[in-house]
Amino acid sequence: MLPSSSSPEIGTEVLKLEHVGLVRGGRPLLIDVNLTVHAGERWAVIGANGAGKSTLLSLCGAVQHPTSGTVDVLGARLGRVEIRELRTHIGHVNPRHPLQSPLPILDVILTGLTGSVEKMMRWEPTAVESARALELATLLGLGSKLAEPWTTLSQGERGRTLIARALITDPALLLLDEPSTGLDVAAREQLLETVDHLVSVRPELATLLVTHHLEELPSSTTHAALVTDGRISAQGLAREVLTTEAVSESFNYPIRISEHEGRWSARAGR
Ligand SMILES: Nc1ncnc2c1ncn2[C@@H]1O[C@H](COP(=O)(O)OP(=O)(O)OP(=O)(O)O)[C@@H](O)[C@H]1O
Repeated sequence: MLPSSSSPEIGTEVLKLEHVGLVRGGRPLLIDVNLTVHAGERWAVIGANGAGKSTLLSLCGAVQHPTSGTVDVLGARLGRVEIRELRTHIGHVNPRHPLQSPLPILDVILTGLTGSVEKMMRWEPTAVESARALELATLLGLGSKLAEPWTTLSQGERGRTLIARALITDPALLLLDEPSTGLDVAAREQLLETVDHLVSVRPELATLLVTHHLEELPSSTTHAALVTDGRISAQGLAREVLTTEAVSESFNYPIRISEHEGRWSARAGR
């Protein structure tokens, strides 16, 4: 079954991984991963370098299949559905977006509709699609930069353009892989405000955000999963998971965690 509506009601299961394993090159990258995400939940995925966070996100984004176990995305089981169609219901923001040409911001956003990196030859958006791209550019604070080419955009502008691109199909699930990479503190804060604003206008949207830094979590974060050596070592409500003990164990290093008004910080715990 493919999703019939891209806006499931709050509380509906949008993602379910059961006993998922992924092996590449004879090496287990994910081991017995179980994770359920409901519409309206904002998940943080935290873990050390090489723990398996991006690999986990690639399964959630129907980019690759598990070696064992089952992955259900928006009610569709990977391996049983046309994944290109499924991907149009998922917004996936990848900081390594491979665009090389000077496409203007609006055209970059519109490539989300064709699922391509470059503008597809002979493809033209409808008036409604162009208007939606403009609306999203404005929502993401890019209204004054619409004609700017991708090649001269700052990292922050690129990040916001990619979020708008991911949203143009009105996805039910938004995957953000290290969206703050390379941003200065002001650009990072603007991006986090944008994510918070986004979820206030689309409360049913489910998000999974991968980050190395707890300071980069938006205050709208509700849940967290700690990825440790290919396993999910803790998951649940962010306040119950992002504890000094659990994070120190996951990173195998003493880290003191604190939280103030929904924002997190981490310091060496010695
Ligand atoms: N196709 C592949 N074949 C073999 N190993 C792979 C493949 N893809 C990823 N890996 C390995 O899997 C491990 C997990 O990678 P992944 O990118 O998911 O980690 P991560 O938690 O996102 O790391 P980082 O924080 O450094 O970005 C890494 O050791 C990586 O080298």
